[in-house]
Amino acid sequence: MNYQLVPMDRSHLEGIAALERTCFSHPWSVDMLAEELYNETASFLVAEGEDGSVLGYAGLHVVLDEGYIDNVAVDPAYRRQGIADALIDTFVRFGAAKLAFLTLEVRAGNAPAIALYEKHGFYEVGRRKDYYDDPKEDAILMTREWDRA
Ligand SMILES: CC(=O)SCCNC(=O)CCNC(=O)[C@H](O)C(C)(C)COP(=O)(O)OP(=O)(O)OC[C@H]1O[C@@H](n2cnc3c(N)ncnc32)[C@H](O)[C@@H]1OP(=O)(O)O
Repeated sequence: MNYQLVPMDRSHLEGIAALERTCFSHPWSVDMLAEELYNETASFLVAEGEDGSVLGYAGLHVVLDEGYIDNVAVDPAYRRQGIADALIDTFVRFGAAKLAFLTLEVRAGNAPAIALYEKHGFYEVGRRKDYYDDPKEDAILMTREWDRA
């Protein structure tokens, strides 16, 4: 499986929206994703297959020295092949160079995603009770910090 990590552009929007519908109960729409193309705080990365298809993607928003990872998703047919590793590693390397910390929220029962984030140095700093619905579930707040002192 060959892929490259590229910045999200218009050609990816339908593919990402389809992936969102596959992965999440409240999927981002094409219009929501398109807004991010004009959002100066947003960096959305796509794992693009050789034919231009979307194999996975991840979105980061940066405000001052804080980065917030919004979305990470990989096509079920391409999971366990290191795509999420590559996406998160890119954000962590960016964070190491530019940020004080990265944060994200994840469903408390999402063991694969929690393992992914722990592998990249994130740890739990809090819990938001019943944060998600469909189905109702707590969010775990995770962070990854760099000492800028
Ligand atoms: C901030 C948020 O967006 S939270 C929501 C995260 N997204 C989702 O839950 C959407 C549905 N799930 C997915 O899209 C995928 O399963 C993801 C994004 C969680 C993982 O994507 P993949 O490309 O399969 O992960 P990848 O192959 O890069 O694995 C990296 C690490 O993640 C962890 N991991 C991934 N899948 C699993 C799994 N099924 N079980 C346990 N650990 C897992 C492991 O630590 C793995 O490292 P290892 O291979 O050395 O063991």
